[in-house]
Amino acid sequence: MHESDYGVAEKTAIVTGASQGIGRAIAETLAASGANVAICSRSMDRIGPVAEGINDDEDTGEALAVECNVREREQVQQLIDETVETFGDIDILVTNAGGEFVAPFEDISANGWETILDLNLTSTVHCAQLAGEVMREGDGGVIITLSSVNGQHAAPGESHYGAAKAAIIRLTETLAVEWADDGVRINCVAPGLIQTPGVAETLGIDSESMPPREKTDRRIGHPEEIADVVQFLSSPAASFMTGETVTVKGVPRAGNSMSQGLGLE
Ligand SMILES: CCCCCCCCCCC/C=C/C(=O)SCCNC(=O)CCNC(=O)[C@H](O)C(C)(C)COP(=O)(O)OP(=O)(O)OC[C@H]1O[C@@H](n2cnc3c(N)ncnc32)[C@H](O)[C@@H]1OP(=O)(O)O
Ligand SMILES: NC(=O)C1=CN([C@@H]2O[C@H](COP(=O)(O)OP(=O)(O)OC[C@H]3O[C@@H](n4cnc5c(N)ncnc54)[C@H](OP(=O)(O)O)[C@@H]3O)[C@@H](O)[C@H]2O)C=CC1
Repeated sequence: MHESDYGVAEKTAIVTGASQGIGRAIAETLAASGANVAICSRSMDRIGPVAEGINDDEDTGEALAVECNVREREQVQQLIDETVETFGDIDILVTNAGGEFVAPFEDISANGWETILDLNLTSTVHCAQLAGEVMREGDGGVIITLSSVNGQHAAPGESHYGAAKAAIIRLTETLAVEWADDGVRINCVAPGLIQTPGVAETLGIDSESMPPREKTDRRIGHPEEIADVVQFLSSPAASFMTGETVTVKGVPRAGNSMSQGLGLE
């Protein structure tokens, strides 16, 4: 009888952008399944308490908090080095840190464009190259990148973010082919609208009062619903999956994008 293996116990995972929202849920979910997690954000004041919460629970893996701006390659290298020094290896990398502002294409300055491409795409490149080096020299590993439904379908106000998130999908597919013989599996998760502090900030509302359902036309997702998919992709149960993008968006709506209701369509 086949027994499914969704386990990540005693694996070492890096999760970027884990001080809140989806990244935090991913880190806590993997740790609850026994993985040791190296988690980062730009501020130790914000990431430290998340690690403390995990370390206070005797039944989870351990957490290491690292202050790291993923836009800075040297800081990503430090994150990788500290992770290997503390836990000995890297088995799982989740490139979650990302963000955006919503603006019509003609209002995005050169610096605004570069900011969003750097934060989402180039940061993913830094993390995948530097953690990938450790994985490829060792026993391989699993990488999970974060795209968005806005990387799959056009949405007004999302030209910069959509371009970056679309590129992440193609990067994922390419690395799956290039690194297959090194034992590295890489898949991508494309969330629909998920209730996080970052989305609330993007929409200019407080994080408890997300847009009403009649505006979004469907239920808004929870960070844990993304974390569960990441846990599956990280586990041996997904051993025959690589180069895929898993969309996690609940009930689809016409156009499948997320900018309806912002007055930009
Ligand atoms: C009604 C319901 C329908 C649902 C609709 C949903 C639509 C929302 C999309 C949801 C998809 C979710 C995607 C996410 O990733 S959300 C989670 C991520 N979190 C965030 O994005 C947090 C909010 N954003 C920010 O904190 C910042 O904007 C950001 C991190 C993205 C950049 O900050 P940073 O400090 O690095 O950059 P600067 O402020 O220095 O700005 C750099 C340049 O960018 C220009 N800029 C910034 N904001 C705007 C803007 N709103 N419009 C135009 N340009 C902007 C800024 O001027 C700088 O350029 P210049 O130097 O040339 O001025
Ligand atoms: N929420 C949604 O509806 C959707 C989200 N996504 C994607 O999911 C991911 C997470 O989104 P969400 O949880 O909503 O985001 P939040 O804005 O709520 O959280 C973002 C996290 O990333 C960290 N972060 C931001 N910039 C950097 C940086 N330069 N270096 C290191 N850490 C950074 C923040 O920490 P700190 O501020 O402490 O540095 C925070 O922990 C993003 O890639 C986003 O694009 C995709 C589709 C939909």
